[in-house]
Amino acid sequence: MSYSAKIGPSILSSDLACLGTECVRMMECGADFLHLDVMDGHFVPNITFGHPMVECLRNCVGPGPFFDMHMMVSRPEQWVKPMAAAGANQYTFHLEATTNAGNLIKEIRESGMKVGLAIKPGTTVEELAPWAGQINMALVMTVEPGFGGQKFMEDMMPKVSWLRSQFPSLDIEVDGGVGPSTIHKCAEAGANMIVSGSAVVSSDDPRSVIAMLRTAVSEAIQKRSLDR
Ligand SMILES: O=C(CO)[C@@H](O)[C@H](O)COP(=O)(O)O
Ligand SMILES: [Fe+2]
Repeated sequence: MSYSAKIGPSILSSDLACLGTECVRMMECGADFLHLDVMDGHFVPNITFGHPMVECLRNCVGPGPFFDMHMMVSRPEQWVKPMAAAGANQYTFHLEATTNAGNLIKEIRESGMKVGLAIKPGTTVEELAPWAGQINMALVMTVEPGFGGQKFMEDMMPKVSWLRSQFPSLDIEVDGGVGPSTIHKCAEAGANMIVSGSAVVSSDDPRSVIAMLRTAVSEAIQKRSLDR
């Protein structure tokens, strides 16, 4: 087993006028990575920001923090090079948004970024499986993408369990409604990269929430390795 627990706050729920300081604050509170939600108003019914903002955030936080780009956009091919140039580390596109996932995976890799592949709640995990050997991370959405603060969809957990059983070393991310009350379901199913927006960002004590989420996932990983 070569994966570990990693907690990445989604800054979508923070004060958008203060994104730079919010990113710094999250890293100081123990975040392992930063999850940056890009929405184009077309793939999802909401708009956030694009690569110019990512470049500013990179300048603000310095070279260290890992930027996990969640690209909720209709033409993910269009933003690979701009995002790489802006300082993104991982480019996570939606399987539903492309007709040529193989080529896109190649382009992302050639641009020097890691590859993430996301599926919406209505997409089966079997559709993702053919690409699993070529990607760094699979993202199982636990809400319909588009907005922070939605209710966690527990019925997505069989997708996570199946992926973990088939791909024991793959980074598996969950995103949407994940926090202290839902983390155990995610951890038991086998998720190791945890995106948490409102539960972390809106907390009075983000450091404790991040630590709690990491402990839950680390304990599940340890249990899984003892059970093998
Ligand atoms: O991608 C998305 C929503 O589309 C997420 O990253 C959310 O922004 C996470 O926020 P919470 O559901 O944890 O509040
Ligand atoms: Fe996201």
